[in-house]
Amino acid sequence: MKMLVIKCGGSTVDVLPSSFFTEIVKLKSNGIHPIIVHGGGPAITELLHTLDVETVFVNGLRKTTVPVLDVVEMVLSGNVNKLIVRHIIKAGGIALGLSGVDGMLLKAKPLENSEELGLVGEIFEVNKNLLLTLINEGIIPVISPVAVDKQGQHYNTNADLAAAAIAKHFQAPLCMVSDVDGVLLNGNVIPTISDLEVTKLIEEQHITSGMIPKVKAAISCLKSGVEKVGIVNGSKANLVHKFATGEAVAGTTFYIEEVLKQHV
Ligand SMILES: Nc1ncnc2c1ncn2[C@@H]1O[C@H](COP(=O)(O)OP(=O)(O)O)[C@@H](O)[C@H]1O
Ligand SMILES: CC(=O)N[C@@H](CCC(=O)OP(=O)(O)O)C(=O)O
Repeated sequence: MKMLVIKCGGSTVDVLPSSFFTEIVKLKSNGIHPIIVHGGGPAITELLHTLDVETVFVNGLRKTTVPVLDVVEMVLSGNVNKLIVRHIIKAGGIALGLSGVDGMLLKAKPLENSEELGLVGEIFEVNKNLLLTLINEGIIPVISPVAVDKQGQHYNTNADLAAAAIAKHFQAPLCMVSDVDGVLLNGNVIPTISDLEVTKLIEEQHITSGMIPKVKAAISCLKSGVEKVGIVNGSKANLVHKFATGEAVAGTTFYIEEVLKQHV
């Protein structure tokens, strides 16, 4: 079964054109089954600001206290999730919104060595059967990245890393849709970038903030055997469709240089 994990960044969900959702519905009817994972960072930060709660990010991940987690869940699993579901319905598809908590879709444990981040989780298991059941019913799953453990504790997870966990579990390509054309260096898109270049650009602080979890997610997918990972701009037409069908795409795609080196 052909699948495509599409990560919709919070930077772009509010401004995605209706053609974006039509593209997704078209993919499904052409036998490429989309699984949508979405973020919502800016909307969370906005509500926290309204509530007078401080926002702290460490390497692109939000410090998540108990009250912050409540807001994260409210915004992601409520507003943003249902917004995307409604857009897909409007485009003629059947979407079902769920968070990683529902059906224990995303099982998590606390992120290692990150006490300072609080209730941020790392996903170690994906309920594949639940997703397959939905997909086989003609449904497009729309997933909010709040995860859970067996004790019912919930965790905030970065949406890029949640999308990567799902892509790894299905060995499906991952297309990350953002508000930029890809990984930029001095304002220009880097069309293809390796794991080694990514490390260097993070060290040199050319890759910062929200781009850090994105590139880390991309590299970890490739290292786990996922064949294709890319970043495209959501406001530009047809890029997700082109990515899915293997056509040349304006954006950034990733590769592993370490492996190539081993074979030289
Ligand atoms: N080298 C880089 N190339 C592109 N964007 C970068 C880079 N370094 C940092 N960024 C920032 O990362 C942002 C994308 O991450 P983020 O805002 O978390 O997006 P999303 O909501 O799509 O996940 C860009 O808008 C940009 O401000
Ligand atoms: C742990 C962590 O940082 N979680 C993210 C979840 C949302 C997200 O990832 O949204 P974007 O895709 O818009 O960045 C957060 O709280 O902002």
